[in-house]
Formats: sequence, C-alpha cells, structure tokens
Amino acid sequence: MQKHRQFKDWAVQRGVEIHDSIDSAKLPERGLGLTATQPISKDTLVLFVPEKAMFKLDLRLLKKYNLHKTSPQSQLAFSAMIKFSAGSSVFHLWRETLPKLCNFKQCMLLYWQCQHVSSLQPDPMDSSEWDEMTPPSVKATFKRQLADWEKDLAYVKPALSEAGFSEENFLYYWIVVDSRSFHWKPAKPARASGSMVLCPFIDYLNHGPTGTGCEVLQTPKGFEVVPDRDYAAGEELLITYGAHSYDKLLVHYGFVPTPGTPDKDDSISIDHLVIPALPEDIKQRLQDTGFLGGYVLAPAANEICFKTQVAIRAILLTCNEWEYFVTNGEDLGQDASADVTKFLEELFLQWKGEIELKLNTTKKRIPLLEEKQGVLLLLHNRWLQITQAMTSFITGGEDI
Ligand SMILES: C[S@@+](CC[C@H](N)C(=O)[O-])C[C@H]1O[C@@H](n2cnc3c(N)ncnc32)[C@H](O)[C@@H]1O
Repeated sequence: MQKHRQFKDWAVQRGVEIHDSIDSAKLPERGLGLTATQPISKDTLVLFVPEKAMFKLDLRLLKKYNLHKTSPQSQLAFSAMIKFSAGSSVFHLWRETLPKLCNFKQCMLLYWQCQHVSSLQPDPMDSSEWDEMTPPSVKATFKRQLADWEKDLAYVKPALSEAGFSEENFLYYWIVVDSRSFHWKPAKPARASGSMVLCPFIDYLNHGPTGTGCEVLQTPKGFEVVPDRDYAAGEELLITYGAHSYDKLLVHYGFVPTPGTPDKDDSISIDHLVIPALPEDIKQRLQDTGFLGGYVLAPAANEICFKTQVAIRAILLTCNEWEYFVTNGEDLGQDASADVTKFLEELFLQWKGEIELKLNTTKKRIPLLEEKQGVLLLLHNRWLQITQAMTSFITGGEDI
C-alpha cells in the first residue's frame, strides 16, 4: 500500500481534505475502496475534493490535435492519456493507483469485443460464441457503449498516430473515464456548462444501490463526501454511481452485484421475448402510441413494467378495453392481470429452459477460457440473476 500512501500525500498537497477516519483499502472482489478506520458519525465531512484538484480536459491540447469537437468522454480520455503518460508527469502517483489494463481485461466486455483495436491479440472466441454467452439485455447496453467507442475511436485515430499512442492506450483511458469520472458544473460563470472530470481519492469509492451510500455533494468549491449514516470501524463507505441496472454496471463498470441480492435499481429487459410474440397489427398500434419496446421485469419488486402490461393487454383485450387501460391504468371490466401474468409465464418458462442449457455449457467452458474467465463469470452471474428473477415471477416469489 506504499503507493497509496504516497498518492494520499500528493492528493493532500493538491488541496484534497481527507478525514482521519477514512483510508483506502484493498477489498475482496472489488479492487480498492474507502473504509472507516474508526467509527464515523452520520453527516461528518469525510472527504473534500476542491475544483483545483480535479483533472479536466485540456482544451489547448485538444485544439492542437483537432479534437475539440469529439465527445466529452473522448476529450477527457485523450487529455488524460497524454498528461498521465508523460515520463515526468505530475500525475504519475495518481496513475499508479488506477487499475491496470490487465484488470480491465478481467472485467470489461468492451476490451474483448472491440475488434478495431489493432494492437490487441486476435480473440480466439468468435463473435457467435460471445453472442451466445451474452444475455440480450446486456447486449443492448453493450451495443450502445460499443457504438460510442467506435465513433470516438474513428475521430481520434489520426491524432493517436500523430501523438505516438496506440488504440489500446486510448481504450485504456476511455475505460478509466467511463468507469471513474464525475460530472462537475462550475459555479461561475452562472451559465457555465458542466464537464466530465477525474477526481483524485474520491475515485476510490465503490458503488452501492441508490439510497444506500454516502452523499456526494457538489458545492461551489468542490465535491464533499458525507456519510449517510453512522459507520463502524472497518466498514466500507459506498456512494451510488446512479440508479443503474445490473446490465449497465456490468458493461460500464465491469461488475455485477452477487446473484441472489436484487435491488430496486435493477431491471431486466424482456423486449426480445415480448416483441416477437406481438402480432404485426398490434406492433403497429403500440408503435403509433409510443408503447413498442422498453419492456422490463423489475426483480426486487417482482413486477413487470406498465409498458409490458399495456403490450400484453393489446393482445388479450378489445381495442376499447385496451384504450381504457392505457388511459386509466386499470381494467374496464374484470382485472386482466392474471391473464397477463399467465401469458408471460409461458414465454419465461420457455426461455428459462434455453438459459439453463446454456448455463450448463458455459459452466464447463469458463475454466478453459483463461484470461476471459472474469468477464464470462460476470455474464454467467447475470444469467443466473435473470433466471432467478423469472423463477420468482413465475412462482410469485415463493422459490426465492
Ligand atoms: C470509481 S472506481 C472505484 C475504485 C476501484 N474499486 C479501484 O480499485 O480503483 C469504479 C470501479 O470499482 C469497481 N466497483 C465499484 N463498485 C463495486 C461493487 N459494488 N462491487 C464490485 N466492484 C465495484 C468496479 O471495477 C468499477 O469499475
């Protein structure tokens, strides 16, 4: 932990205020985090990161490389790559505390599936195998991330060779920014727009579901971290990165909470089951009324969303009954909820059977896949969460 002590001193010199009651620590299954070194009372200011200690994009540098119009994430990643990598960089102590590329290899789907990174080893697992092992809801989230990465890379490519960096170097900082940046809005001028920034020390904080972590407050001078409750010595302090589904945590942050612990932020997309079950005329009606797609199962509540209720009722009810439900959120005649549930149960049961076969195959395959084991285990755990959520829905929560 020597490098972390040095980094802490460096951060303090740059104006970061760290209360004696917290420190960084190595934690099982989650790299580093911040823990209480002694009891902490709710509302104690445990950490303050002033604006001057934040790492922001470097406009001069971006102009030099003609990158002032690329995405904010790309701009910050490029600036960090140049500034953190210089041999004599003032940021070298901070850089030393960041995960290594090999850590990202173990948990980031993007690392394995961005075929464009020319310096990467060819992936012996072909795309149909990845496709088979990735849950549809993860795929949808990943597709958006991949599209952003490809767009950013295409824009930055000429600058990379001009600056003497590889696509892999850029990918590393792109993931760093994706998984550990904050959004900062300066107090002045009044209409200043916000930007993505990296923040020393506060970036050690791991994620917990909404409402279960310390508050990160933006003040005119910087970010403050304030515990949401009393903490005992040894407890980890968490913040929430947002009300993210586990698919988003998997894709953008490289982890999924342990199976068996659904929280209310999670939702599972069931578009790939519901949409193909809709007759064409009903699909068109749902499209025209803004109800086509976006169907989810919420594992913590063991419920399907309103849009799914609407879509299945479009199959089961008359147009008049359906319109009444859409407008009023309740059925005109007899409550159709049980029929909706039954309709979905059949879809879920069929899919569950397919997933169980898949899980048996991947379980045998994972130990053979060496470097990719970490990512595949995450996908495996996500599949388990999906089957648990469906079982729970089918049995009304009695099996779980
Ligand atoms: C802002 S960093 C937090 C510090 C990080 N643990 C480290 O070692 O540098 C975000 C990363 O921490 C990890 N992480 C955050 N919350 C986690 C959690 N609840 N469980 C497991 N890993 C978590 C993920 O790898 C994520 O990409």
